[in-house]
Amino acid sequence: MRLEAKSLGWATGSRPIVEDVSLEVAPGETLGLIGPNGSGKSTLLRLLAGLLTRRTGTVLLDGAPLTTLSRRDIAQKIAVVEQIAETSEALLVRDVVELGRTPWLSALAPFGAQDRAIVTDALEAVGMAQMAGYRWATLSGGERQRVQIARALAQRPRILILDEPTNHLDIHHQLSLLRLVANLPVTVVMALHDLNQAMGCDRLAVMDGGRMVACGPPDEVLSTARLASIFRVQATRLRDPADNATVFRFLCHEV
Ligand SMILES: Nc1ncnc2c1ncn2[C@@H]1O[C@H](COP(=O)(O)OP(=O)(O)OP(=O)(O)O)[C@@H](O)[C@H]1O
Repeated sequence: MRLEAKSLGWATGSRPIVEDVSLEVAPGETLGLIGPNGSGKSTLLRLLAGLLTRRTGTVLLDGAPLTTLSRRDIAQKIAVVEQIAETSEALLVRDVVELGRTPWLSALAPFGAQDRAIVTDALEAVGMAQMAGYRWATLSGGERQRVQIARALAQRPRILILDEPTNHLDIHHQLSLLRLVANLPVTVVMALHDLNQAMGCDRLAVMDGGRMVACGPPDEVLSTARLASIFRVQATRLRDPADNATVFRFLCHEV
């Protein structure tokens, strides 16, 4: 599904947080959103998902304005994993993932065998099937993150919006999550802080001070000049002899 933003903006009082952002994400594409702390990434993701009402501009799903769709329509199309997930502490892991099926249920289509199978698949995809019966309240930060990803997968969305999905995850689970996401047949927009991991996205959009200052292929966007001006680091490009991939080493000379 194609996701478009046109001149999107949001402000708190008179302080602009996201200003005049236009972008287009093609069906099946993975767009990485990068930028320094406080540059507006989470706010932009919330605007794209319709969780925050934009001050200016439009969000379009396959050409249809988000504002013309019901909450249920949107939830059947877009799944979101935010940085901080609010979930009732009393729930079991499986219950949390079952919440992902909510947009698809109705009086005529109650939770059934197919929903159960989708939930089991989602738990397996993130390696949490063994912990399905655990209480959410007892999980570690990384386990909670994987359960929230499973909840989003169980939603069977066409667009996946992820805010720092590798947060809290150990390196194995970071890489397996990024591979899982890359192989999903859905459109993905995700905020990432690890710029080496961001290199695996199809394209990168760079936020700075609420504005999108660059968007394009990772190799072009992550120039050493931009890494110096936006991220305030000195970057050295290295080549991994195993597959010729670009790897960055970063140095920071200021506080
Ligand atoms: N509801 C709000 N009210 C007031 N200020 C807000 C609100 N939401 C965001 N901001 C401010 O907007 C700026 C951008 O926040 P946002 O969370 O979008 O940045 P970010 O790029 O995701 O940051 P990080 O990398 O630290 O997660 C921050 O300065 C933040 O304090």
